[in-house]
Amino acid sequence: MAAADWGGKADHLAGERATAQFDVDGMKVAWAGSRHAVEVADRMACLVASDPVFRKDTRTMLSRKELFKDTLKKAAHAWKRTVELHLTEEEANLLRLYIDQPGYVDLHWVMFVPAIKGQGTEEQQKKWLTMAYKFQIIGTYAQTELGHGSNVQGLETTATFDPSTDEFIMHSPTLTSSKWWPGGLGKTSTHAVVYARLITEGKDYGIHGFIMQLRSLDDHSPLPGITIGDIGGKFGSGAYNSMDNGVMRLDHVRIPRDQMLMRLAQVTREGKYVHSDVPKQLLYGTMVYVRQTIVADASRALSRAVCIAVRYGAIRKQFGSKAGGPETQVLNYKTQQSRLFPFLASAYAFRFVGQWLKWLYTDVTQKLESKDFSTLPEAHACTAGLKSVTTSATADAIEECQKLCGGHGYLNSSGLPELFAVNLPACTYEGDNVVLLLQVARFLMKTVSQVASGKQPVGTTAYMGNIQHLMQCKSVVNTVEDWLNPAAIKEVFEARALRMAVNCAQNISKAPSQEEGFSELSPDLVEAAVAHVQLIIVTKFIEKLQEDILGHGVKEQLQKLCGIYALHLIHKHLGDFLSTGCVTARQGSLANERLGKLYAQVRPNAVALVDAFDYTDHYLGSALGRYDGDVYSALYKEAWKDPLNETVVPDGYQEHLRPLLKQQLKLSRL
Ligand SMILES: CCCCCCCCCCCCCCCCCCCCC/C=C/C(=O)SCCNC(=O)CCNC(=O)[C@H](O)C(C)(C)COP(=O)(O)OP(=O)(O)OC[C@H]1O[C@@H](n2cnc3c(N)ncnc32)[C@H](O)[C@@H]1OP(=O)(O)O
Ligand SMILES: Cc1cc2nc3c(=O)[nH]c(=O)nc-3n(C[C@H](O)[C@H](O)[C@H](O)COP(=O)(O)OP(=O)(O)OC[C@H]3O[C@@H](n4cnc5c(N)ncnc54)[C@H](O)[C@@H]3O)c2cc1C
Repeated sequence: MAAADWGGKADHLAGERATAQFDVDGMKVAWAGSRHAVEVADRMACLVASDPVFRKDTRTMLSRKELFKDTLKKAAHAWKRTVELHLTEEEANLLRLYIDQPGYVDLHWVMFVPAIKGQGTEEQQKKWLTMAYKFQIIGTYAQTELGHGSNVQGLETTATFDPSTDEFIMHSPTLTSSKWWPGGLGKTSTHAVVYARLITEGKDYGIHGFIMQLRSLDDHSPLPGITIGDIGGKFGSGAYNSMDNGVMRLDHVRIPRDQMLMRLAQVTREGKYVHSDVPKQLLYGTMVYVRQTIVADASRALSRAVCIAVRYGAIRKQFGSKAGGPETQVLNYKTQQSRLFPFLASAYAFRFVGQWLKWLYTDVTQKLESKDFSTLPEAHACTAGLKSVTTSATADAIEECQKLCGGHGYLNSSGLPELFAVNLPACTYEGDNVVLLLQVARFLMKTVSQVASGKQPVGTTAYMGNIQHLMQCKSVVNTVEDWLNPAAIKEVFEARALRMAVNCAQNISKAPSQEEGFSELSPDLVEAAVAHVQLIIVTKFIEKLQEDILGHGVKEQLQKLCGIYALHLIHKHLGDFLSTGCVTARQGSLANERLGKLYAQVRPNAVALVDAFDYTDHYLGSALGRYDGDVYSALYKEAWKDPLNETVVPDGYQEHLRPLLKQQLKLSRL
């Protein structure tokens, strides 16, 4: 995309771009995944940026009601454009991403439709998806309740089969059984997949999914027996407040039997419960799908924050030579580089692992279709673990990017507060990150015990099969340069992850029971899970570098970023590496020395490396991150848009400020 398309005239960052040692277009392809992906993304980004309906520059100044209405307007317009332009699913998806405003459409496409696809019979899919694909109905995913989110088996809503009418009676028996949180439920959705305890012939068969109509398709009013509303304002201005997360109570609402999603289990006309031959964990399949997409979201959010902080860091100057020479760009401070460049490397690392995870998910889905369920546990562990590690790191990094931008980073016009507020809940939704890491740990403990009984692990745990070597090896690193060797890096990550997992397994075996041991050791188990997930990310980055990567200098830059990603983790988690005996203190300090050299090598390429994310100024939504670097004019201009500046003398002056000032003046004259 040409600079002019980004809205820039003078390029204040031209000097920075001139120092790049690689082909930025080639890097765009590596980042996006293919030349085709770059082209589609560019086209959709420009479509959004050039359409006045998708403006978002005053979003943080809107009231909740105005913001919600604005979201309805944008969603309807996006659908109109999708139909008019005959957009493909890939294009429509990108259109939504660049509109950059959470709304009911997310739940409709990302959870309601996949839940019916994964848990509905062919007949049910035909009926409901036909309407959903045309937006004749709007759906959401109503699982979480006021009293339970993480513990899905603890949900209280009931679906009691009544054979006399061939219906389920959907009911919220307690206050804590009120559905609470589903996006789009509050004010928009006409339908939902509702998760409830199935009761038939007097027996509770646990949680199952049911399709419910919630609102009239004529006037949008809730159907009889259904009480629905919005759960209230959320963290930050703008941000996730565009979404109508909802509360819902059901009072003996009747639905036909065939609205139970029946791929996993059925209830017959007589009320018999019949389980099909697919594993019951497929009930959780929608969550696996969404967790996989969240990893891609995390890399996108992180790359936006890094793009803002790098460009601003190259413009912002503080202090200078004593002789009155030019001031220093803050990006040249080593402390700034050591805080920021690991995030730059993480953005690329998360992007590549996200691409791999998408492949893994597709592979598992194909296997499931042919009734091969063998890779489901690994898919669950990978999606849960990667969702957890990438979203936590991203939320922390966005917050740090705000600090890296100093005071201006705290302004809404920097784009960072909203980016933080929108991405922070990703640590919680689709599974609290700690709860999900404990699922990974459970998978690891099982794998360790299988290895002990001679079974060869596969996939992302294959390294555990090399237990004899990994439990006792010492890192071969002897010089700073040795830390450039991917094999040396991979070995210490494998040894650390395996030793932490084995330590946990050994300690659990000393506890009175497996359950008690797991509970007592849960903080260690979470750390072992993080070590395993970080190994996956490092490994997938290294594997990416073995692919054909085109473009002058592109591979070399990625090698440096891969080194930064891995070595900054060694630096950050040195305690783990030392205590498990994988590296010595000297090797740890050599890693840190190598890291410093890599930062210096990345510095001249930093601005070009964030240009390769290919974001428009509209999408970045930041006065600090503008492509042309014209930061100060933009900040100055943005300030005047604030509603407080609509009048020179503020509202409230006559009632509160004037009397106070007059009174004080009078007193001082006495
Ligand atoms: C052309 C037109 C097209 C137009 C297209 C337009 C496109 C527009 C696209 C829009 C794009 C939008 C982009 C935005 C995207 C972002 C959207 C994000 C929105 C997010 C909204 C949020 C939603 C939610 O939060 S939904 C609620 C989520 N809730 C949770 O995650 C709950 C977490 N808890 C659990 O998952 C479980 O309860 C758990 C796992 C913690 C415990 O379960 P349990 O049953 O009690 O189990 P346990 O005994 O531990 O496990 C039993 C057994 O099962 C295994 N297991 C568990 N989970 C799974 C799983 N998921 N898969 C497989 N196996 C699983 C577990 O390991 C155990 O196994 P064993 O050990 O072998 O027994
Ligand atoms: C913005 C947003 C959108 C959402 N959208 C939807 C939606 O569309 N549909 C829907 O159904 N839900 C939705 N949710 C709900 C979301 O899925 C839950 O909030 C999430 O699963 C966490 O559950 P919880 O709130 O019950 O947390 P809790 O489980 O109550 O967590 C509280 C604390 O307890 C800890 N904890 C809990 N269990 C354990 C354990 N076993 N071991 C150790 N620590 C534990 C957690 O780590 C956390 O620190 C949304 C939530 C948010 C914030």
